[in-house]
Amino acid sequence: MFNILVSDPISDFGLQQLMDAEDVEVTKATGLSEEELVAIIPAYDALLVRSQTKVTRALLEAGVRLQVVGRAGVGVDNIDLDAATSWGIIVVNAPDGNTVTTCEHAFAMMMALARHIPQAYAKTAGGQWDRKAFLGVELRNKTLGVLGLGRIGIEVAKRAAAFGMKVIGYDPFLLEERANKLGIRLTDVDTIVRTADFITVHTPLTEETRHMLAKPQFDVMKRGMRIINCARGGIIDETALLEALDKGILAGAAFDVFEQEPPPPEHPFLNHPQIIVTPHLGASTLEAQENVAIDVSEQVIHILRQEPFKNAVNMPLVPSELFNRLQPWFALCQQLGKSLAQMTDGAVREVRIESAGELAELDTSILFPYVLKGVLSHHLGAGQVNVVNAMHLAKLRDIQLSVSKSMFSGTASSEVTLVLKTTVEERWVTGSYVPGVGGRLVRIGPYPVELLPEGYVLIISQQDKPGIIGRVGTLLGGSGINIATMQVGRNEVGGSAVMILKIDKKTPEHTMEALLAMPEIKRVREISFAE
Ligand SMILES: NC(=O)c1ccc[n+]([C@@H]2O[C@H](COP(=O)([O-])OP(=O)(O)OC[C@H]3O[C@@H](n4cnc5c(N)ncnc54)[C@H](O)[C@@H]3O)[C@@H](O)[C@H]2O)c1
Ligand SMILES: O=C(O)CC[C@@H](O)C(=O)O
Repeated sequence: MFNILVSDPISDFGLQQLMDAEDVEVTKATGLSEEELVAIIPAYDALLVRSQTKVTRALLEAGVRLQVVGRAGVGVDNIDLDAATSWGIIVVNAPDGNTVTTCEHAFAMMMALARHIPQAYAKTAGGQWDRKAFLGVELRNKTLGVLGLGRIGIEVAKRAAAFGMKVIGYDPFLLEERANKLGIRLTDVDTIVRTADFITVHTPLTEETRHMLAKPQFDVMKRGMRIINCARGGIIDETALLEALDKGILAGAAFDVFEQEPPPPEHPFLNHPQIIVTPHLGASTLEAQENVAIDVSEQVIHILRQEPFKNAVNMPLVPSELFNRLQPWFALCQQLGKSLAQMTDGAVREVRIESAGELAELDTSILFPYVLKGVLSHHLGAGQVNVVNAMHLAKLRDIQLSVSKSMFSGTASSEVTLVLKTTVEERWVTGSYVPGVGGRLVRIGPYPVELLPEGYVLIISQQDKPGIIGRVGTLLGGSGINIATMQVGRNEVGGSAVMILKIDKKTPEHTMEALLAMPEIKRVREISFAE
């Protein structure tokens, strides 16, 4: 049974699939302090949050069973990602579910700013009929500057075009061709602040975007500008913005997010006549809350059940087409890593993925977390390594990683060869994946095999001499070990030979010793594919 703690208000409709799952127990406990959360978290396998819960290092450290933190929304700035990664805890978010909702909020803010709607409402509701104080401006023919053209920024730009606005924008990752198709003219921040009538920000808060609009930008800003922030507090310097309003540079500002949330009651934005504020409502619609809760619940249940998942924030971002093509190889790569770790002596120094066939055309570095999970679990213990911290653990140990096409990359069938170099030797295994059949080992070193990665395999290196196979069979039979399959290979008659035996159970210590005591046998390794 998986225990899931939901520590922020998350849509019940979205959580339904978790509540219906037979292997899941959901506990809702919102509004707890960090101390209270730390006290209860050891009992949970997953934690689901929105933006209120601060998922701190102390909380993650106390979560001894925690496998995943799910964020019902986009921003993960309330989660200590470094701590989660080092504890091997996967962080997933729901990046798409609230895009349109947040875009619509930004647009509502822009329209409210243009027509002073909140101020006019307050005065009218207060009994004053004042039609002169609220002369607005049209959006039509105005220039909108969009800083950050990701999911939300692009939706805002599309709607602005429908309102007859000219859209200019800045995003280091948006290609000119795509921008042109969307009718957005890409330019730089300086041009935007000097020429736009409205600016809306839609970037994450990072070291680079913190105070992206600050005194130097306000000093050169077009007079009468209106500014909207429905992204993250801190992207716009609040003090510099107030100064710009006082100097008459700005005509108004609309903020959904603040450097400190909630802002203290004396915060100057809260009763400023030219500033519209909302309490971080960007994602607050019925639809968005259901969407993000459904998305994040799906991810969390996949992770707990060890099924493939997307949207991990503390793992490399994999485009979904690439993910779908590589996904069948994940389990096999882990098993290849596991088998090689058991075959080699010495400390791991280098891991290389060589690919052949169609696989060689893909970015196979995505397979490293799975390969490394297999390799490092053998050395560090299964519970210590997962696909989130495997790369981090490899880096800490200075293990070199590389990918290449194998010599046989022109072959029709896809194969992956994993090469492990340690301080004392280098060995390799090759696996192949057949749709409908699954993954299997097709070569151990130079020797062809046909092995499903399950149960136990004995690899015996010996001198090629008559009678050895029979003596090994007798010895194993005497220990009650059934041989399911046997494959043999040799480099030359009378030279080095290898016996690869699929056996039904683990070989007892005394049988291993008896095998090694045979003078022709040079090395015996047992590979266990069991967890
Ligand atoms: N108010 C709310 O309730 C609410 C709801 C959802 C999202 N958000 C916030 O909105 C923001 C945007 O969300 P999204 O889903 O569009 O994210 P996204 O990742 O799709 O887009 C962010 C874009 O910002 C760009 N960017 C990064 N650094 C930049 C820089 N220095 N200059 C210009 N562009 C830069 C990125 O290239 C990316 O295209 C995030 O901060 C998110 O947390 C707020
Ligand atoms: O949970 C919320 O309502 C805030 C969501 C929003 O800020 C986000 O980043 O997705």
